[in-house]
Amino acid sequence: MTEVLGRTRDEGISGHLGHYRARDGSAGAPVRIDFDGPHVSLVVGKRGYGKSYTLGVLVEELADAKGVAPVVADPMGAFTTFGGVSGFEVVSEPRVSADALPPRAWCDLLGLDHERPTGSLVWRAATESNTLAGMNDFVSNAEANSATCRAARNHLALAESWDIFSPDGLTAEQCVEPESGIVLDCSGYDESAMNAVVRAVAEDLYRVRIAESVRKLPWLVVDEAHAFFGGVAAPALRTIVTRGRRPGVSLVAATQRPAVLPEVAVSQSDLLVAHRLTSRNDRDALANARPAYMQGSFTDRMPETPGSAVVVDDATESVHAVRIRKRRVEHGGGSPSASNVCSGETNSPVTELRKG
Ligand SMILES: Nc1ncnc2c1ncn2[C@@H]1O[C@H](COP(=O)(O)OP(=O)(O)OP(=O)(O)O)[C@@H](O)[C@H]1O
Repeated sequence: MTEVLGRTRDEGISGHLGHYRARDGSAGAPVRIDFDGPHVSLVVGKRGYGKSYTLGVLVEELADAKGVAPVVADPMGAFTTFGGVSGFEVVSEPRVSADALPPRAWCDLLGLDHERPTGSLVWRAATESNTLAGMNDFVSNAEANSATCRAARNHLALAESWDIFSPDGLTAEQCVEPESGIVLDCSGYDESAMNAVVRAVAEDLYRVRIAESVRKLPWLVVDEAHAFFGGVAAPALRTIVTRGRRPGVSLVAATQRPAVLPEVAVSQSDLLVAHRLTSRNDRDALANARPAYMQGSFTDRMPETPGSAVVVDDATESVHAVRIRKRRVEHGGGSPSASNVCSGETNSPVTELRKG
């Protein structure tokens, strides 16, 4: 019998995650996960054990599900392979509108204290203007000490150098428009710039669902989530984690370092897919946030091979050993190996499968 993890009602839309894994490693019944209601899911595991691969499986399934819109924040370019899939859009170097960031976020983004003159000037510029050019004009014409104006202009020049702000930047409506989903390829950006993009998109997805101006339920999928929960994107991600359920905004976050995520991100996730984790800090972070399920069970059932996972489901208050299914879309996140480079081969799993 197929079980649907995360489900709180009898029927609805779901995606195929894999199969139950018996203690001898053999495959059991199929496992699906619920996409009908909003969820906060966490995918964790040490490097190389399948986090990005599993995220890709979830994105493939979300793409096939009706009524939902996967929006993938891709910091490593691991999801650009979805560009070849019909109904998918890959936006390389996505841009956002300057006024998609609240004034406070501008100070945080530029490392400014909003109570100091330069931060306060940038804050006012962001309040009064809705473009970066407008903010620059505001600062240039401000009645402030010239050193303060100069410092503010220098900080805004840094933001300009990222080339991510544009008056016709991506909106949440555009993010949910493609038939199957959208990938925001931020691999060319530094950490501040990708944080600004994710902050703007996450805030806007939440806003449009509160305003009920889009019908599809967005699923924001964030790889390397520790980089975003530790940056300017954090307040918007926290909002989805703590308040996304009512407007129907879901989050899937993947990280190899659950110990550095805010506790709320771990404790509020209702579906945890844990690949192999060997750092005690990371295992403790999960166990402390979910003592009821994790004590003993995770270490006892520690996955050993890439693609194996322990799935903790809040809806059924249960823990399962699962083998994640194979990808249909080529996985773009595998590491190259020197031996394959020498033989001219790739080690993409899809290529390997085709050959096999
Ligand atoms: N479910 C699976 N089925 C088959 N192979 C898998 C599966 N999951 C992972 N793999 C293999 O393991 C490799 C590493 O997976 P992946 O790139 O997702 O690791 P990761 O944990 O995201 O690592 P990183 O932190 O470096 O991004 C993949 O390239 C693939 O070959």
